[in-house]
Amino acid sequence: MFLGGVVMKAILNTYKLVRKHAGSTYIFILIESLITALVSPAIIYATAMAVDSILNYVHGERNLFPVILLILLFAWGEVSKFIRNILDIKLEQKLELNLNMAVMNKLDKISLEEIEKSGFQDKLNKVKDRPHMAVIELFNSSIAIAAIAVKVVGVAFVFFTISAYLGLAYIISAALDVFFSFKAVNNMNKMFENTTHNEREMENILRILKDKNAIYEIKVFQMKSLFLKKFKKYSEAVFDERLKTTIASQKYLLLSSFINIIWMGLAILFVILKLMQRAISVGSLTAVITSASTTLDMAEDFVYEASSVANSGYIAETLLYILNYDEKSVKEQFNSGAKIIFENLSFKYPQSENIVLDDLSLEIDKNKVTAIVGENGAGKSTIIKLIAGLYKPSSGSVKINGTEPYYLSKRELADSLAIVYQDFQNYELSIKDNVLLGDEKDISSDLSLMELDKYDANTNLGKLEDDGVYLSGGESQRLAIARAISKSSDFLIFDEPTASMDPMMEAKMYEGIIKVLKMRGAIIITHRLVLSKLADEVLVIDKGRIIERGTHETLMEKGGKYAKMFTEQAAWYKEAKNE
Ligand SMILES: Nc1ncnc2c1ncn2[C@@H]1O[C@H](COP(=O)(O)OP(=O)(O)OP(=O)(O)O)[C@@H](O)[C@H]1O
Repeated sequence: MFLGGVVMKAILNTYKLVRKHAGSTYIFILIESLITALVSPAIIYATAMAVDSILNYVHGERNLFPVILLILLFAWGEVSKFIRNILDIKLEQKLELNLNMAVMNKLDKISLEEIEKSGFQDKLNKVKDRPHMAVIELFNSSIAIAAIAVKVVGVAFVFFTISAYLGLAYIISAALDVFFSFKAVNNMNKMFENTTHNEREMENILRILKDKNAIYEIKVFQMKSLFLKKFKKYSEAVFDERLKTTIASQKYLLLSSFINIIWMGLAILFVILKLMQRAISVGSLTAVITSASTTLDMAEDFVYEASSVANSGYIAETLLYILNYDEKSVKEQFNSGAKIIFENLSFKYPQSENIVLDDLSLEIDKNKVTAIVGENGAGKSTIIKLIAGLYKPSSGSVKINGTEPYYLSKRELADSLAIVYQDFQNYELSIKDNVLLGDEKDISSDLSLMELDKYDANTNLGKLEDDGVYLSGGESQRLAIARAISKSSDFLIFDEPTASMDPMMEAKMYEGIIKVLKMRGAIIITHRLVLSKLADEVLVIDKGRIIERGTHETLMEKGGKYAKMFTEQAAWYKEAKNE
């Protein structure tokens, strides 16, 4: 199909998007493009008239209006370039801001479960970090194609005024030109559709190779050659595909150029014969010869713009898919009272058959500290992800204060939970901004609680600023915890954020904040069982089930799995201390 349904749909939707976000600039660009498109055939027509008027001038007939018109038309060419440059900057400014914001807002609303699906990842990867560029490219290229169509009609009209045969031959050669160019472009389209998987793998490796944290491990474990080998494999696959498609496209482009050259030769021969019969004027001969190169340029422009439409069309379509993605509706009612309740909840990750949580029922009250312990892979972090509404349960339910977190608004969720994950982030902003994330209040008590008061709240992290500091691993964790504590949420949840602190430091840190935790309600995931002594209740998770629950003392008395794990850990620490 002409350009392909997907791309045509993308063009129409892109126009709507540009009209919405760029308003008057959009209208001005359309007007400027239309005038510029009409100027091309007008120049051919004016050239014929100007040459004849100059010849007539020599013979005494003094009418220089066609010459002045020709000069004005050429002048418009220069003025329009200037106007268009300004309009393009305005267009980019408006779309860059508005579209990036729209994408960020959308991603914020779509659940992690959806975003993690590989299809969605492919789409995100395709849009990359400059989504507005594809929209601008598609908008400009589709306008350019429309302008070429206007030019073709205009030029055909001029040729018809010289001779019907000439006009007809031009239309036929232009139609063949369009046909073969589209064949070429359709081949390119297929390539853009097919290479996403390999491209995604390439992007991933590049990301790893540039990741500040990965660089250390890559050096230590000499992993560079592994990644480069993989990169080479995917890169070869991508470029093989590109080369094959390009060669397949080129044969059509060659045919298209060949038709153009034949058309030019025949047209010039035709007008020379007509001139010899004195059936046309010298002006018409000049117009045909000058227009020959215009026709070739138009064919080249057309192929260029059409392949750019094909490329950006798929990216813009992907962007539109993301922007129009239906993020599940959010129920606004929210009951107060502070409890997290799991009822017969079972869970498998999307695209996985492994049952991670198995018929889990539990109740976590506010104003108490709950520790969740268990071996690696038992399902502890998954419990937190379900509380946070990042995934929907496969069956059963989890409710925070009576409502499934999946349906809570962002505001309600933030009021209910403050979570510090294992792989928490601190940002190259000031300490204050890292804690408050844009809010304004005094954080000195939070900083002193987390023993970070040796730093001024305005100290910048990282080296974006000359006075910036790097925090140690432990300080970084304490800063992430200060961020959670400074929020006035019902529950504080710690998914092992203190794993890189030494055990003494970790215990001291929790002892320092235990009062705050008890006042708020806290869930702590930990492998260091000594911490569970601080908790009001300990939940022992094994293979997605609660196998024991109670206080540290009751669990020790029971002599079950918890007691065994605790005794083993205690013995290990004792031995380590004695060595
Ligand atoms: N995004 C995911 N997709 C598929 N499976 C996952 C995903 N995240 C975790 N899993 C699997 O779910 C199981 C439970 O993982 P979870 O991270 O909840 O364990 P955990 O008890 O927190 O372990 P650890 O103590 O090692 O952090 C594991 O088998 C893990 O491989």
